[in-house]
Amino acid sequence: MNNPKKIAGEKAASFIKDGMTVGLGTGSTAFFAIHKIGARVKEEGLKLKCIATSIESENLAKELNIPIFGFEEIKEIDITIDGADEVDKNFNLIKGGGGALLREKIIAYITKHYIIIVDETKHVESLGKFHLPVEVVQFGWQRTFDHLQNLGCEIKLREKNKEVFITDNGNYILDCNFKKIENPESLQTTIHNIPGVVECGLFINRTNTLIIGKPSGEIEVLENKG
Ligand SMILES: O=C[C@H](O)[C@H](O)[C@H](O)COP(=O)(O)O
Repeated sequence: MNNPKKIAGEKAASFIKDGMTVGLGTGSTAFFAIHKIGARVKEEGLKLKCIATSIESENLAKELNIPIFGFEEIKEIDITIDGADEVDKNFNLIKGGGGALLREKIIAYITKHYIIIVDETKHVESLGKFHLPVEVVQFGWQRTFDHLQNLGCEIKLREKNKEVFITDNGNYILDCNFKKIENPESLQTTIHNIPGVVECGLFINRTNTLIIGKPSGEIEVLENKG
């Protein structure tokens, strides 16, 4: 049995070329891509400029001697490799299962080639089985919760180790269970209009390449031509 996350992550790392600016994703699938990038930096002497989507990924990259830069130096990114919680047939995503959605989205929006790596269980017909993470400011979060609930979802304030989960940006996450999201684009606009919302985990029209790892060892690479 192959590890689908590992083979997808390693395949994605093969898209990176010497001299590129690279966005490093967050999560258990991006972990394998970052490790492979670290190995390529070490073995092939690749010269890269990398930026991370979370403190966790930045720390991992530093351990692997991957050069990390800030936004003072990086205006545009050649390739970002990141995981996702769900990907629909139109390449739209739910992200933020690990709470990194805001930094991930900032990085996705300055990326020329956005590569998403998943195992096949995450490739779905339509989004919504996975709860949609919404990052909200702490002030008045209960009222932001009410506005979101009025959209027809069940919500949980995210916790970790029995404490309220705090993002890298000092905010809370409300996990919104919509069951099925009919129109991700209009839902994103609606959520963005709610006061207190910082960002939501819908990534619309961003993915260029989707890499799906399977336990058989097969890797499917789908290009978004839309
Ligand atoms: O906040 C976390 C990110 O959006 C992750 O990329 C996403 O949750 C997928 O994570 P994993 O690869 O661990 O399933």
